[in-house]
Amino acid sequence: GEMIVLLMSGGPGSGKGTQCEKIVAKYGYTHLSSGDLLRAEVASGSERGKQLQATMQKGELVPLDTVLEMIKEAMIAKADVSKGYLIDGYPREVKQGEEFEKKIGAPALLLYVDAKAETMVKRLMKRGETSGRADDNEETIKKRLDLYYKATEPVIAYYEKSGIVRKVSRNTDRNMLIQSNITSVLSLTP
Ligand SMILES: Nc1nc2c(ncn2[C@@H]2O[C@H](COP(=O)(O)OP(=O)(O)OP(=O)(O)O)[C@@H](O)[C@H]2O)c(=O)[nH]1
Ligand SMILES: O=c1ccn([C@@H]2O[C@H](COP(=O)(O)OP(=O)(O)O)[C@@H](O)[C@H]2O)c(=O)[nH]1
Ligand SMILES: [Mg+2]
Repeated sequence: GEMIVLLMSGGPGSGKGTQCEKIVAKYGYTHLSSGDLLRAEVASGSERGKQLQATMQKGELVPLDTVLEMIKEAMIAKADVSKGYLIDGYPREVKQGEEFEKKIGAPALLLYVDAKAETMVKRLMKRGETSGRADDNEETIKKRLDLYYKATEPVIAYYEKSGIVRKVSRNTDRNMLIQSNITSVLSLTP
């Protein structure tokens, strides 16, 4: 049947990756972080990687077609072994969501992690001490936060319209909430 696609959204340093690890451990979905795919391309030293590095260093969005193509390729590469996909960090703006639906398909749920700005900044500054990420520095973190509020938060409102948004918030038992979310997805599929 149709392959389940879950989207994980949230600000920079909100804990998207951390929550995805929990969901993968519990449900075995294929975790595809667009940020990680981009960083792998940068690490490959390719010409395309050099362009991406320049954009990511500034905390700006890379070209839609590039990141969507990379996600699609990664999904196809895992299609025969995947139980469903958990796409982490994409879409970053509504247009990207529309393109995803056209080129790949409609997501079953959008999970999002809500965290305060100062919590995200504090975490990323701390992570920056060991992550080696070119974008974990005060100036770029600020840019990423601004971009999140301006371009990515509207993505949540966009999916609210189809009633598929589930918030992973701090004050509820995260695993229980995720469990209820995932079981609701499973009950959705035939
Ligand atoms: N104290 C605390 N730290 C957390 C929590 N979730 C994530 N972190 C830490 O916060 C930092 C950011 O977490 P990530 O899961 O990398 O966040 P992310 O949203 O994937 O970050 P980006 O990929 O930069 O968007 C990491 O150092 C995590 O260890 C949490 O619930 N509590
Ligand atoms: O779909 C995506 C995902 C990531 N990025 C770029 O990759 C960086 C790291 O993304 P990630 O999700 O790892 O971190 P976040 O931006 O959420 O802190 C972002 O700041 C953007 O510059 C992008 O342009 N489009
Ligand atoms: Mg991440």
